[in-house]
Amino acid sequence: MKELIVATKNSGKAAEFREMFSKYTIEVKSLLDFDDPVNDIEETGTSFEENAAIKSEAICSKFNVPVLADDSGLVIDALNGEPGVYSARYAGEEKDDQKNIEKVMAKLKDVPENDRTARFICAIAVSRPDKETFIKVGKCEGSIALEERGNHGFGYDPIFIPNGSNRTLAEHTPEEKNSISHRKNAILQVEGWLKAQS
Ligand SMILES: O=c1nc[nH]c2c1ncn2[C@H]1C[C@H](O)[C@@H](COP(=O)(O)OP(=O)(O)OP(=O)(O)O)O1
Ligand SMILES: [Mg+2]
Repeated sequence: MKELIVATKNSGKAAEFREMFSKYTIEVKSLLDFDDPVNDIEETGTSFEENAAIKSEAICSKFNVPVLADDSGLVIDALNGEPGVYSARYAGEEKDDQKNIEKVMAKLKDVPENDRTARFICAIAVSRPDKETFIKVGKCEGSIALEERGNHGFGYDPIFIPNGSNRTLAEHTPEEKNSISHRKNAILQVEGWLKAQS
């Protein structure tokens, strides 16, 4: 079974990739699986695509093997696209999911249901030694719930309702989320490359 480094320190993302890649017989190794801690990579880009490439290229140069990176976040129309590329550190550098949710909910306090449209975006970058990085973007359209609900998933899942559902993503099983998510939609676009790896 081929091993693929996924350049993330987010355990929620790593679990989703592991599950989605099981059908390709690719074993996922995230940055949380190394004995020597890998330094944090500064996300200095202004877009999800740029940040994904910064992460995949940094880890590919370090280990000289194929690397996939994910930069993702929540884009809320009523907040002019916030938190966007700042999703992880919206309420501070400590990257606290609960504080981030509370900040969003406070800002949307007076925004009615119909105006709470939002989407999750996921940019996946793949870097290989001596080859150009390629990047694909996936989306999941939905809206921000009036209150937080559910225990599954991670990040902003308890406040995001995907279109066509009345449950938050945190009220979806991991299998359900992985069939409709922005991450899945991005992964589908790199499927050809993944199949060739397995
Ligand atoms: O499916 C998702 N369900 C809920 N929330 C999500 C999802 N996908 C991204 N998000 C949120 C979490 C975090 O606040 C930000 C990602 O930030 P992002 O920099 O890409 O990831 P991160 O810093 O957590 O880990 P890393 O950079 O090591 O991959 O968007
Ligand atoms: Mg990050």
